[in-house]
Amino acid sequence: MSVASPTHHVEVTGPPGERFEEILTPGALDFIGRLDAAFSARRTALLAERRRRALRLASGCALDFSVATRAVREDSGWRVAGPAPGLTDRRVEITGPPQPRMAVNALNSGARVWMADFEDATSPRWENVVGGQLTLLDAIERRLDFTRNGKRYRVDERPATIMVRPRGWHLTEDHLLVDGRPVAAPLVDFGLYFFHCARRQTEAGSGPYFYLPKLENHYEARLWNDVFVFAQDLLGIPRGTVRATVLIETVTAAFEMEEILYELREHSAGLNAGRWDYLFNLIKNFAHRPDFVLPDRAKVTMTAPFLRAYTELLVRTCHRRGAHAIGGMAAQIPGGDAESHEAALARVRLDKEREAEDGFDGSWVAHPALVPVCADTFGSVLGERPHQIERTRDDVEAGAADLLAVRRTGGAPTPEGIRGNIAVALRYFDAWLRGQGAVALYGLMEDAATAEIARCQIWQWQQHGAVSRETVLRLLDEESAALAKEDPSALSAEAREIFVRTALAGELPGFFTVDAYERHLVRRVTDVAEEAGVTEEARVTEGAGR
Ligand SMILES: CC(=O)SCCNC(=O)CCNC(=O)[C@H](O)C(C)(C)COP(=O)(O)OP(=O)(O)OC[C@H]1O[C@@H](n2cnc3c(N)ncnc32)[C@H](O)[C@@H]1OP(=O)(O)O
Ligand SMILES: O=CC(=O)O
Ligand SMILES: [Mg+2]
Repeated sequence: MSVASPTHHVEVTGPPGERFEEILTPGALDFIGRLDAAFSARRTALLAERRRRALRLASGCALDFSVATRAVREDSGWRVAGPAPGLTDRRVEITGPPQPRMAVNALNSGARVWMADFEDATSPRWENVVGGQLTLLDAIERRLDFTRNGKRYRVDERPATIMVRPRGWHLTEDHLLVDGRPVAAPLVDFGLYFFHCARRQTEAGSGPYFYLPKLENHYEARLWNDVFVFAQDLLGIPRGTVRATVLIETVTAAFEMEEILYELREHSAGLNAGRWDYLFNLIKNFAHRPDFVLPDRAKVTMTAPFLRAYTELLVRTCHRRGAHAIGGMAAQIPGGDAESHEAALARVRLDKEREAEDGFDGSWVAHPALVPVCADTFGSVLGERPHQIERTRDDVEAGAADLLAVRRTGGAPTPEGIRGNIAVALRYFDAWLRGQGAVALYGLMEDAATAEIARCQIWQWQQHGAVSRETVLRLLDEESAALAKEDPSALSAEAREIFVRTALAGELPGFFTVDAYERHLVRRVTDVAEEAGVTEEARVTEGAGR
């Protein structure tokens, strides 16, 4: 399918699927084309700036709060917009990929918000991208009503408020081309949802609400703000209707929280402490520095001083500006025998207690069985209040040195930690290749962010002599063999390839998702032709004739 307008040509190259035409309508494709025409050049420039900044950090430049934006930080006269309908009380938010069963379970879970995730929890296969949009549309239209394995799935009368997390600026959607170029994935995820659901959501007393992942600076927040203004104007929706919570999950963004809120102030719905990507980003940015070598993943907890500085500064910044501060994801998930189930609940409770006491207004959970834990914990601090924004945390003093005090988190990686990272990354890559973006592994929720930590730590440890390449390769072979034995349908060879390319390369690749998407998930012209029974020879001949 393709849509031509005077300014652009939009083409869908992804395979067709059931009801995809309800999402990929000519109007929606034209809308994506307009977003692309307005913003793709700025995105490209900002990605180039990301690379320059990363090089500066790698070459030893200091990271600090910017002098250029001091006025924004020191001006106590501005605040973000007040909470939008459905976003006042956010004491518990559940996250997950937008699949029909998960959607119903999340919407009915008792959480105040469902964060429908196209980022860390979704493998960006084309069917997940379009299928996810169908799920959202069906949820909003109250059409999710089906029975599976004898269980009835139907959205309750008072479901959670929906917030959608589009993919980050680093990703492209290669199954949607504008003038022959892949479109920025965030514009696709945002654009399709906004086009189909913004008005419906507003008329239903909610709104088009978003979570914005992996921002690295306030210029990227400004880009999002401009996207919102453009999209609202184009569809005749009042400015300020869109609301967005920005995940502070890169170390450079932690130095620009005030500036990010300021850029989005008309559309802001606060900040979230995206702890797993934050750790990944910290490892990635300082991968060459011996004083930034972290111990086993399991030993890096949110009580580490450098992580505490980041979360407390987030609360202080948000509350000073009248914004919600939302906590992060505890990775433990319920299940297994009674003892491990209770242990997981206890770990999550401790995490949420600390967040609530530190001043967060709510937090994330990964599983419906964790909703009561989080709701009770925040409930006992909030009582009847919907949030604790009035608690300004003026006592917090977190400077650059505190945010970067990684060396206080000592300890060398252990053999279990090294094997654990390899086992998790490999199994996660296999799941991701097969279309599942979040999985339960060894009692923990693993997604793109946690898998990034696993493969980056292996790179970092190898770089700093904590483990040899030979040992990693031997363990990788053992784990690949174990995976193939556990599950003969696993794509262990492809998963192993991704691991070798992203954890053992000479230079550390920025995101495994960029590399693996391009090599493994994109449906190429050759695949389409082969499925249609067109031979390579015929395809080349046909192409040459045009
Ligand atoms: C770093 C970050 O970005 S964190 C945010 C991104 N990550 C996520 O959102 C992960 C969210 N969590 C999940 O995807 C899942 O909980 C997993 C994959 C970890 C585990 O899922 P499962 O193996 O299905 O767990 P389990 O078997 O215990 O599920 C029991 C029931 O709960 C449902 N369930 C589990 N997690 C969720 C969820 N997050 N939302 C809604 N329903 C859920 C399952 O669908 C299942 O119900 P069903 O039988 O009706 O389908
Ligand atoms: O997106 C959340 C994170 O922790 O990463
Ligand atoms: Mg993240």
